[in-house]
Amino acid sequence: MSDLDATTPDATTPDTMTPDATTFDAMTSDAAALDAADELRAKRAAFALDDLAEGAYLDGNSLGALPRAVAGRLADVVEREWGRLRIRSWDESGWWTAPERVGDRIGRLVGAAPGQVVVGDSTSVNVFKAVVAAVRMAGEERDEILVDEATFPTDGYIAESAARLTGRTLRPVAAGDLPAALGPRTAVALVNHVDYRTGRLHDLPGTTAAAHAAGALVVWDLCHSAGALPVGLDAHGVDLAVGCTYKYLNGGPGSPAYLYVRRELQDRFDSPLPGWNSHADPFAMAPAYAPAEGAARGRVGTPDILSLLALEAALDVWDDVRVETVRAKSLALTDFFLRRVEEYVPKGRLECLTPTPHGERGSQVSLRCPDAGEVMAELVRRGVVGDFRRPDVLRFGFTPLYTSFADAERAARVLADVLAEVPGP
Ligand SMILES: Cc1ncc(COP(=O)(O)O)c(C=O)c1O
Ligand SMILES: Nc1c(O)cccc1C(=O)C[C@H](N)C(=O)O
Repeated sequence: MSDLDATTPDATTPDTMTPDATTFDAMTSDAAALDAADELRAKRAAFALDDLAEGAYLDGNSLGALPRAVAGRLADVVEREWGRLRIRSWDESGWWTAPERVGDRIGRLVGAAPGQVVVGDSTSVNVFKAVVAAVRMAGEERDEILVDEATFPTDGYIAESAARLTGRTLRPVAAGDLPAALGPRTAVALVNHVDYRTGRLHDLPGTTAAAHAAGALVVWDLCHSAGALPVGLDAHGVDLAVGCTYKYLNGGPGSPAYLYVRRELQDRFDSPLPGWNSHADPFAMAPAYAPAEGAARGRVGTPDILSLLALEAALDVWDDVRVETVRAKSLALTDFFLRRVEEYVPKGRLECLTPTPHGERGSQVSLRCPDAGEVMAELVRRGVVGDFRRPDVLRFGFTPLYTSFADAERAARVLADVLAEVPGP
Protein backbone atom coordinates (compact mmCIF):
# COMPACT_ATOMS: atom_id res chain seq x y z
CA MET A 1 0.00 0.00 0.00
CA SER A 2 1.58 3.29 -0.96
CA ASP A 3 0.64 6.64 0.45
CA LEU A 4 0.53 9.62 -1.87
CA ASP A 5 1.50 11.57 1.22
CA ALA A 6 4.80 9.77 1.31
CA THR A 7 5.75 10.10 -2.36
CA THR A 8 8.41 12.45 -3.62
CA PRO A 9 7.09 15.89 -4.51
CA ASP A 10 7.66 17.10 -8.04
CA ALA A 11 10.12 20.01 -8.18
CA THR A 12 7.62 22.21 -10.02
CA THR A 13 4.79 21.71 -7.53
CA PRO A 14 5.42 22.70 -3.96
CA ASP A 15 3.51 20.87 -1.25
CA THR A 16 -0.07 22.08 -1.35
CA MET A 17 -0.06 24.40 -4.33
CA THR A 18 -2.02 23.50 -7.45
CA PRO A 19 -0.03 24.06 -10.69
CA ASP A 20 -0.53 27.41 -12.41
CA ALA A 21 -2.05 27.87 -15.88
CA THR A 22 1.30 27.59 -17.71
CA THR A 23 2.14 24.37 -15.94
CA PHE A 24 -1.34 23.04 -16.74
CA ASP A 25 -0.81 23.86 -20.43
CA ALA A 26 2.45 21.92 -20.43
CA MET A 27 0.75 18.98 -18.74
CA THR A 28 -2.09 19.00 -21.27
CA SER A 29 0.42 18.88 -24.08
CA ASP A 30 2.22 15.97 -22.35
CA ALA A 31 -1.05 14.04 -22.47
CA ALA A 32 -1.58 15.03 -26.12
CA ALA A 33 1.93 13.86 -27.03
CA LEU A 34 1.35 10.51 -25.32
CA ASP A 35 -1.97 10.12 -27.14
CA ALA A 36 -0.35 10.96 -30.47
CA ALA A 37 2.26 8.24 -29.90
CA ASP A 38 -0.30 5.67 -28.74
CA GLU A 39 -0.41 2.58 -30.97
CA LEU A 40 -4.02 1.92 -29.90
CA ARG A 41 -5.36 5.45 -30.40
CA ALA A 42 -7.46 4.54 -33.46
CA LYS A 43 -9.39 1.97 -31.41
CA ARG A 44 -11.32 4.59 -29.47
CA ALA A 45 -13.36 5.36 -32.58
CA ALA A 46 -14.70 1.81 -32.47
CA PHE A 47 -16.55 2.68 -29.24
CA ALA A 48 -19.61 4.87 -28.61
CA LEU A 49 -17.91 7.54 -26.51
CA ASP A 50 -18.70 10.69 -28.49
CA ASP A 51 -20.47 12.39 -25.60
CA LEU A 52 -17.36 12.30 -23.43
CA ALA A 53 -15.30 15.21 -24.75
CA GLU A 54 -15.48 16.99 -21.39
CA GLY A 55 -15.47 14.02 -19.07
CA ALA A 56 -13.77 10.67 -18.76
CA TYR A 57 -15.22 7.17 -18.53
CA LEU A 58 -13.04 5.32 -16.04
CA ASP A 59 -15.49 2.58 -15.14
CA GLY A 60 -14.71 -0.01 -17.81
CA ASN A 61 -13.64 -2.32 -14.97
CA SER A 62 -17.31 -2.51 -14.02
CA LEU A 63 -19.10 -2.07 -17.36
CA GLY A 64 -17.08 -1.73 -20.56
CA ALA A 65 -18.17 0.84 -23.15
CA LEU A 66 -20.29 -0.15 -26.15
CA PRO A 67 -18.39 -1.16 -29.30
CA ARG A 68 -20.25 0.53 -32.15
CA ALA A 69 -20.48 -2.62 -34.26
CA VAL A 70 -22.64 -4.39 -31.68
CA ALA A 71 -25.90 -2.57 -32.43
CA GLY A 72 -25.88 -3.46 -36.15
CA ARG A 73 -24.93 -7.06 -35.50
CA LEU A 74 -27.62 -7.48 -32.85
CA ALA A 75 -30.21 -5.97 -35.18
CA ASP A 76 -29.23 -8.60 -37.76
CA VAL A 77 -29.42 -11.40 -35.19
CA VAL A 78 -32.87 -10.26 -34.11
CA GLU A 79 -34.38 -9.39 -37.48
CA ARG A 80 -32.85 -11.97 -39.79
CA GLU A 81 -31.55 -14.86 -37.70
CA TRP A 82 -34.38 -14.93 -35.19
CA GLY A 83 -37.03 -13.04 -37.18
CA ARG A 84 -36.76 -14.88 -40.49
CA LEU A 85 -34.65 -18.01 -40.03
CA ARG A 86 -36.23 -18.73 -36.68
CA ILE A 87 -35.33 -22.20 -35.39
CA ARG A 88 -33.07 -22.91 -38.39
CA SER A 89 -30.58 -20.49 -36.86
CA TRP A 90 -29.47 -23.01 -34.26
CA ASP A 91 -27.60 -24.69 -37.12
CA GLU A 92 -27.55 -22.27 -40.05
CA SER A 93 -26.50 -19.23 -38.02
CA GLY A 94 -24.13 -21.19 -35.79
CA TRP A 95 -26.08 -20.55 -32.61
CA TRP A 96 -25.57 -24.04 -31.20
CA THR A 97 -21.80 -23.92 -31.38
CA ALA A 98 -21.43 -20.27 -30.34
CA PRO A 99 -20.38 -21.02 -26.72
CA GLU A 100 -17.23 -22.83 -27.90
CA ARG A 101 -16.60 -20.52 -30.88
CA VAL A 102 -16.73 -17.38 -28.73
CA GLY A 103 -14.82 -19.25 -26.03
CA ASP A 104 -11.91 -19.75 -28.42
CA ARG A 105 -11.83 -16.02 -29.15
CA ILE A 106 -11.63 -15.25 -25.45
CA GLY A 107 -9.06 -18.03 -25.14
CA ARG A 108 -6.68 -16.11 -27.39
CA LEU A 109 -6.90 -13.12 -25.03
CA VAL A 110 -6.14 -15.16 -21.91
CA GLY A 111 -3.49 -17.43 -23.39
CA ALA A 112 -5.59 -20.57 -23.90
CA ALA A 113 -5.27 -22.68 -27.04
CA PRO A 114 -8.59 -23.48 -28.77
CA GLY A 115 -10.95 -26.04 -27.26
CA GLN A 116 -10.58 -25.14 -23.58
CA VAL A 117 -12.91 -22.17 -22.99
CA VAL A 118 -16.68 -22.24 -23.12
CA VAL A 119 -18.92 -19.18 -22.75
CA GLY A 120 -22.15 -19.21 -20.79
CA ASP A 121 -23.84 -18.53 -17.46
CA SER A 122 -22.55 -15.97 -14.99
CA THR A 123 -19.15 -15.89 -13.32
CA SER A 124 -20.85 -16.96 -10.09
CA VAL A 125 -22.26 -20.11 -11.73
CA ASN A 126 -18.91 -20.90 -13.33
CA VAL A 127 -17.15 -20.50 -9.97
CA PHE A 128 -19.53 -23.14 -8.64
CA LYS A 129 -18.87 -25.54 -11.52
CA ALA A 130 -15.11 -25.04 -11.29
CA VAL A 131 -14.75 -25.35 -7.51
CA VAL A 132 -16.97 -28.41 -7.15
CA ALA A 133 -15.36 -30.10 -10.17
CA ALA A 134 -11.92 -29.35 -8.71
CA VAL A 135 -12.86 -30.88 -5.35
CA ARG A 136 -14.09 -33.99 -7.17
CA MET A 137 -10.83 -34.20 -9.12
CA ALA A 138 -8.67 -33.66 -6.05
CA GLY A 139 -9.91 -36.77 -4.28
CA GLU A 140 -11.51 -37.71 -0.96
CA GLU A 141 -8.46 -37.23 1.27
CA ARG A 142 -8.24 -33.49 0.49
CA ASP A 143 -10.75 -31.85 2.78
CA GLU A 144 -10.02 -28.14 2.50
CA ILE A 145 -10.88 -25.37 0.03
CA LEU A 146 -8.80 -22.21 0.26
CA VAL A 147 -10.18 -18.89 -0.86
CA ASP A 148 -8.45 -15.56 -1.27
CA GLU A 149 -9.67 -13.70 1.83
CA ALA A 150 -10.25 -10.39 0.02
CA THR A 151 -12.17 -12.09 -2.76
CA PHE A 152 -15.01 -10.49 -4.65
CA PRO A 153 -17.97 -11.55 -2.47
CA THR A 154 -19.71 -13.84 -4.94
CA ASP A 155 -16.69 -16.16 -5.09
CA GLY A 156 -16.61 -16.39 -1.31
CA TYR A 157 -20.33 -17.11 -1.03
CA ILE A 158 -20.19 -19.79 -3.71
CA ALA A 159 -17.04 -21.36 -2.31
CA GLU A 160 -18.71 -21.57 1.09
CA SER A 161 -21.73 -23.32 -0.40
CA ALA A 162 -19.48 -25.61 -2.48
CA ALA A 163 -17.62 -26.52 0.71
CA ARG A 164 -20.86 -27.38 2.52
CA LEU A 165 -22.16 -29.42 -0.41
CA THR A 166 -18.96 -31.40 -0.78
CA GLY A 167 -18.26 -31.81 2.94
CA ARG A 168 -15.07 -29.72 2.84
CA THR A 169 -13.91 -26.86 5.05
CA LEU A 170 -13.46 -23.40 3.62
CA ARG A 171 -10.40 -21.47 4.77
CA PRO A 172 -9.89 -17.81 3.78
CA VAL A 173 -6.22 -16.91 3.29
CA ALA A 174 -4.56 -13.71 2.02
CA ALA A 175 -3.69 -14.27 -1.65
CA GLY A 176 -0.01 -13.57 -0.99
CA ASP A 177 0.06 -16.22 1.77
CA LEU A 178 -1.49 -18.96 -0.36
CA PRO A 179 1.79 -20.64 -1.35
CA ALA A 180 2.60 -21.23 2.31
CA ALA A 181 -0.96 -22.25 3.20
CA LEU A 182 -1.31 -24.92 0.50
CA GLY A 183 -0.71 -28.43 1.73
CA PRO A 184 -1.76 -32.10 1.62
CA ARG A 185 -5.26 -31.22 2.83
CA THR A 186 -5.88 -28.66 0.09
CA ALA A 187 -8.23 -29.70 -2.67
CA VAL A 188 -8.40 -26.37 -4.47
CA ALA A 189 -7.58 -22.69 -4.03
CA LEU A 190 -9.91 -20.08 -5.52
CA VAL A 191 -8.07 -16.82 -6.22
CA ASN A 192 -8.82 -13.49 -7.92
CA HIS A 193 -6.13 -12.60 -10.41
CA VAL A 194 -6.66 -8.87 -9.75
CA ASP A 195 -8.25 -7.69 -6.52
CA TYR A 196 -11.43 -5.78 -7.42
CA ARG A 197 -11.01 -3.30 -4.58
CA THR A 198 -7.31 -2.42 -4.61
CA GLY A 199 -6.30 -3.33 -8.16
CA ARG A 200 -3.50 -5.56 -6.84
CA LEU A 201 -2.33 -8.20 -9.33
CA HIS A 202 -1.73 -11.54 -7.67
CA ASP A 203 1.06 -13.93 -8.62
CA LEU A 204 -0.63 -16.38 -10.98
CA PRO A 205 2.47 -18.33 -12.09
CA GLY A 206 3.89 -18.63 -8.56
CA THR A 207 0.61 -19.52 -6.84
CA THR A 208 -0.30 -22.04 -9.54
CA ALA A 209 3.12 -23.70 -9.25
CA ALA A 210 2.79 -23.80 -5.44
CA ALA A 211 -0.66 -25.40 -5.72
CA HIS A 212 0.70 -28.05 -8.04
CA ALA A 213 3.67 -28.72 -5.79
CA ALA A 214 1.15 -29.37 -3.00
CA GLY A 215 -0.86 -31.68 -5.26
CA ALA A 216 -3.78 -29.22 -5.26
CA LEU A 217 -5.70 -27.47 -8.01
CA VAL A 218 -6.27 -23.79 -8.50
CA VAL A 219 -9.20 -21.82 -9.92
CA TRP A 220 -8.44 -18.26 -11.05
CA ASP A 221 -11.10 -15.56 -11.32
CA LEU A 222 -10.01 -13.42 -14.26
CA CYS A 223 -12.82 -10.81 -14.14
CA HIS A 224 -10.41 -7.92 -13.61
CA SER A 225 -7.52 -9.15 -15.74
CA ALA A 226 -8.93 -10.61 -18.98
CA GLY A 227 -8.60 -7.95 -21.67
CA ALA A 228 -6.35 -5.81 -19.49
CA LEU A 229 -3.16 -7.86 -19.25
CA PRO A 230 -1.65 -11.14 -20.47
CA VAL A 231 -2.82 -14.05 -18.34
CA GLY A 232 -1.00 -17.02 -19.89
CA LEU A 233 -3.38 -19.78 -18.77
CA ASP A 234 -1.72 -22.54 -20.80
CA ALA A 235 1.82 -21.25 -20.28
CA HIS A 236 1.44 -21.35 -16.51
CA GLY A 237 -0.44 -24.66 -16.35
CA VAL A 238 -3.56 -23.17 -14.78
CA ASP A 239 -6.15 -25.83 -14.00
CA LEU A 240 -9.42 -23.93 -14.15
CA ALA A 241 -10.40 -20.31 -14.63
CA VAL A 242 -13.55 -18.23 -14.85
CA GLY A 243 -14.29 -14.65 -15.76
CA CYS A 244 -16.90 -12.19 -16.85
CA THR A 245 -17.03 -10.49 -20.24
CA TYR A 246 -18.70 -7.17 -19.45
CA LYS A 247 -15.62 -5.38 -18.11
CA TYR A 248 -12.48 -5.12 -20.27
CA LEU A 249 -14.03 -7.38 -22.94
CA ASN A 250 -16.93 -4.93 -23.41
CA GLY A 251 -19.57 -7.62 -23.94
CA GLY A 252 -22.42 -5.55 -22.48
CA PRO A 253 -24.46 -5.61 -19.30
CA GLY A 254 -24.91 -9.18 -18.11
CA SER A 255 -23.02 -10.66 -21.06
CA PRO A 256 -22.21 -14.33 -20.42
CA ALA A 257 -19.14 -15.43 -18.50
CA TYR A 258 -16.66 -18.17 -19.40
CA LEU A 259 -15.05 -21.28 -17.99
CA TYR A 260 -11.58 -22.57 -18.83
CA VAL A 261 -10.71 -26.19 -18.15
CA ARG A 262 -7.15 -27.20 -19.03
CA ARG A 263 -7.20 -29.79 -21.79
CA GLU A 264 -5.50 -32.49 -19.70
CA LEU A 265 -8.22 -32.19 -17.05
CA GLN A 266 -11.23 -32.17 -19.34
CA ASP A 267 -11.85 -35.92 -19.20
CA ARG A 268 -11.92 -35.75 -15.40
CA PHE A 269 -14.10 -32.62 -15.26
CA ASP A 270 -17.25 -33.88 -13.53
CA SER A 271 -19.69 -30.97 -13.67
CA PRO A 272 -21.99 -30.40 -10.71
CA LEU A 273 -24.49 -28.92 -13.21
CA PRO A 274 -24.71 -31.51 -15.98
CA GLY A 275 -27.42 -30.04 -18.15
CA TRP A 276 -28.58 -31.35 -21.49
CA ASN A 277 -26.32 -28.90 -23.36
CA SER A 278 -23.24 -30.64 -21.97
CA HIS A 279 -24.49 -34.09 -22.94
CA ALA A 280 -22.47 -36.00 -25.52
CA ASP A 281 -25.61 -36.27 -27.67
CA PRO A 282 -28.08 -33.63 -26.52
CA PHE A 283 -30.73 -34.47 -29.09
CA ALA A 284 -30.78 -38.12 -28.13
CA MET A 285 -32.76 -36.81 -25.14
CA ALA A 286 -31.45 -39.83 -23.28
CA PRO A 287 -32.51 -40.43 -19.69
CA ALA A 288 -28.92 -41.13 -18.64
CA TYR A 289 -26.29 -38.43 -18.65
CA ALA A 290 -23.12 -38.93 -20.70
CA PRO A 291 -20.76 -35.95 -20.74
CA ALA A 292 -19.61 -34.29 -23.95
CA GLU A 293 -15.91 -34.21 -24.77
CA GLY A 294 -13.89 -31.04 -24.44
CA ALA A 295 -14.93 -27.56 -23.42
CA ALA A 296 -18.61 -28.30 -24.12
CA ARG A 297 -18.62 -30.32 -20.92
CA GLY A 298 -18.81 -26.99 -19.08
CA ARG A 299 -22.12 -26.04 -20.68
CA VAL A 300 -25.40 -26.34 -18.78
CA GLY A 301 -28.61 -25.22 -20.52
CA THR A 302 -29.61 -23.27 -23.61
CA PRO A 303 -27.17 -20.42 -24.28
CA ASP A 304 -28.32 -16.83 -23.98
CA ILE A 305 -27.95 -16.20 -27.70
CA LEU A 306 -28.64 -12.47 -27.88
CA SER A 307 -26.08 -11.63 -25.21
CA LEU A 308 -23.64 -14.20 -26.50
CA LEU A 309 -23.73 -12.83 -30.05
CA ALA A 310 -23.49 -9.25 -28.80
CA LEU A 311 -20.32 -10.36 -27.02
CA GLU A 312 -19.04 -12.03 -30.18
CA ALA A 313 -19.48 -8.78 -32.09
CA ALA A 314 -17.82 -6.83 -29.29
CA LEU A 315 -14.76 -9.08 -29.55
CA ASP A 316 -14.13 -7.99 -33.15
CA VAL A 317 -12.27 -4.92 -31.88
CA TRP A 318 -9.57 -7.29 -30.59
CA ASP A 319 -8.83 -8.91 -33.94
CA ASP A 320 -5.69 -6.90 -34.66
CA VAL A 321 -4.70 -6.19 -31.06
CA ARG A 322 -1.99 -7.87 -29.00
CA VAL A 323 -2.69 -8.11 -25.27
CA GLU A 324 0.93 -7.13 -24.62
CA THR A 325 0.28 -3.78 -26.33
CA VAL A 326 -2.78 -3.30 -24.16
CA ARG A 327 -0.76 -4.07 -21.04
CA ALA A 328 1.98 -1.60 -21.94
CA LYS A 329 -0.59 1.15 -22.43
CA SER A 330 -2.46 0.19 -19.28
CA LEU A 331 0.68 0.60 -17.18
CA ALA A 332 1.55 3.87 -18.90
CA LEU A 333 -1.96 5.20 -18.23
CA THR A 334 -2.06 4.21 -14.58
CA ASP A 335 1.50 5.55 -14.04
CA PHE A 336 0.49 8.82 -15.69
CA PHE A 337 -2.72 9.15 -13.65
CA LEU A 338 -0.90 8.41 -10.39
CA ARG A 339 1.75 11.00 -11.23
CA ARG A 340 -0.84 13.63 -12.00
CA VAL A 341 -2.84 12.92 -8.86
CA GLU A 342 0.35 13.29 -6.87
CA GLU A 343 1.06 16.59 -8.59
CA TYR A 344 -2.42 18.09 -8.29
CA VAL A 345 -3.87 16.80 -5.03
CA PRO A 346 -2.74 18.26 -1.72
CA LYS A 347 -0.68 15.81 0.26
CA GLY A 348 -2.41 13.72 2.86
CA ARG A 349 -5.84 13.97 1.19
CA LEU A 350 -5.64 10.54 -0.51
CA GLU A 351 -4.01 7.21 0.14
CA CYS A 352 -3.19 4.99 -2.82
CA LEU A 353 -4.26 1.36 -2.36
CA THR A 354 -2.95 0.22 -5.73
CA PRO A 355 0.59 -1.14 -5.67
CA THR A 356 3.21 0.94 -7.46
CA PRO A 357 5.33 -1.94 -8.87
CA HIS A 358 4.12 -2.85 -12.32
CA GLY A 359 4.22 -6.56 -11.57
CA GLU A 360 1.66 -6.05 -8.80
CA ARG A 361 -0.79 -3.77 -10.57
CA GLY A 362 -3.88 -4.50 -12.64
CA SER A 363 -5.51 -1.83 -14.79
CA GLN A 364 -7.18 0.28 -12.13
CA VAL A 365 -6.18 2.85 -9.57
CA SER A 366 -7.85 2.78 -6.16
CA LEU A 367 -7.54 5.79 -3.93
CA ARG A 368 -8.79 5.93 -0.39
CA CYS A 369 -10.33 8.95 1.27
CA PRO A 370 -12.84 9.01 4.12
CA ASP A 371 -15.42 10.98 2.11
CA ALA A 372 -15.05 8.86 -1.04
CA GLY A 373 -18.82 8.47 -1.56
CA GLU A 374 -19.38 12.20 -1.68
CA VAL A 375 -16.27 12.76 -3.80
CA MET A 376 -17.27 10.17 -6.41
CA ALA A 377 -20.82 11.50 -6.61
CA GLU A 378 -19.39 14.94 -7.41
CA LEU A 379 -16.90 13.52 -9.92
CA VAL A 380 -19.73 11.77 -11.74
CA ARG A 381 -21.74 15.02 -11.76
CA ARG A 382 -18.75 16.62 -13.49
CA GLY A 383 -18.49 13.84 -16.07
CA VAL A 384 -15.62 11.84 -14.57
CA VAL A 385 -17.10 8.40 -14.04
CA GLY A 386 -15.29 5.99 -11.78
CA ASP A 387 -16.89 4.12 -8.95
CA PHE A 388 -17.12 4.13 -5.20
CA ARG A 389 -16.63 0.98 -3.17
CA ARG A 390 -17.77 1.29 0.40
CA PRO A 391 -16.62 2.53 2.80
CA ASP A 392 -13.87 4.74 1.45
CA VAL A 393 -12.50 3.69 -1.95
CA LEU A 394 -12.50 5.65 -5.21
CA ARG A 395 -11.92 3.28 -8.13
CA PHE A 396 -10.72 4.39 -11.56
CA GLY A 397 -10.52 1.76 -14.29
CA PHE A 398 -8.33 2.25 -17.37
CA THR A 399 -9.38 0.43 -20.52
CA PRO A 400 -6.47 0.82 -22.94
CA LEU A 401 -8.61 0.22 -26.03
CA TYR A 402 -10.44 3.49 -25.44
CA THR A 403 -9.03 5.38 -22.46
CA SER A 404 -6.73 8.22 -23.52
CA PHE A 405 -4.01 10.07 -21.64
CA ALA A 406 -6.19 13.17 -22.05
CA ASP A 407 -8.92 11.31 -20.10
CA ALA A 408 -6.42 10.57 -17.34
CA GLU A 409 -5.26 14.21 -17.30
CA ARG A 410 -8.85 15.54 -17.09
CA ALA A 411 -9.82 13.03 -14.43
CA ALA A 412 -6.86 13.96 -12.21
CA ARG A 413 -7.65 17.67 -12.53
CA VAL A 414 -11.33 17.28 -11.81
CA LEU A 415 -10.47 15.03 -8.88
CA ALA A 416 -8.16 17.71 -7.49
CA ASP A 417 -10.85 20.40 -7.96
CA VAL A 418 -13.46 18.28 -6.23
CA LEU A 419 -11.15 17.43 -3.34
CA ALA A 420 -10.38 21.11 -2.91
CA GLU A 421 -14.09 21.98 -2.81
CA VAL A 422 -15.50 19.08 -0.82
CA PRO A 423 -14.44 20.02 2.69
CA GLY A 424 -13.24 16.53 3.71
CA PRO A 425 -13.65 14.91 7.08
C1 LIG B 1 -13.81 -10.70 -9.37
C2 LIG B 1 -15.27 -10.83 -9.69
N1 LIG B 1 -15.85 -12.04 -9.68
C3 LIG B 1 -17.16 -12.19 -9.96
C4 LIG B 1 -17.95 -11.10 -10.27
C5 LIG B 1 -19.44 -11.29 -10.47
O1 LIG B 1 -19.72 -12.09 -11.48
P1 LIG B 1 -21.20 -12.41 -12.01
O2 LIG B 1 -22.09 -11.28 -11.63
O3 LIG B 1 -20.99 -12.56 -13.48
O4 LIG B 1 -21.63 -13.67 -11.41
C6 LIG B 1 -17.37 -9.82 -10.35
C7 LIG B 1 -18.12 -8.59 -10.71
O5 LIG B 1 -19.30 -8.48 -10.74
C8 LIG B 1 -16.01 -9.69 -10.02
O6 LIG B 1 -15.44 -8.50 -10.04
N1 LIG C 1 -21.70 -6.89 -12.39
C1 LIG C 1 -22.11 -5.67 -11.97
C2 LIG C 1 -23.46 -5.31 -12.04
O1 LIG C 1 -24.34 -6.20 -12.54
C3 LIG C 1 -23.88 -4.06 -11.58
C4 LIG C 1 -22.94 -3.18 -11.09
C5 LIG C 1 -21.59 -3.50 -11.01
C6 LIG C 1 -21.19 -4.77 -11.41
C7 LIG C 1 -19.81 -5.18 -11.29
O2 LIG C 1 -19.31 -5.79 -12.18
C8 LIG C 1 -19.07 -4.86 -10.08
C9 LIG C 1 -17.64 -5.26 -10.25
N2 LIG C 1 -17.44 -6.67 -10.41
C10 LIG C 1 -16.70 -4.76 -9.19
O3 LIG C 1 -15.53 -5.07 -9.31
O4 LIG C 1 -17.05 -4.06 -8.28
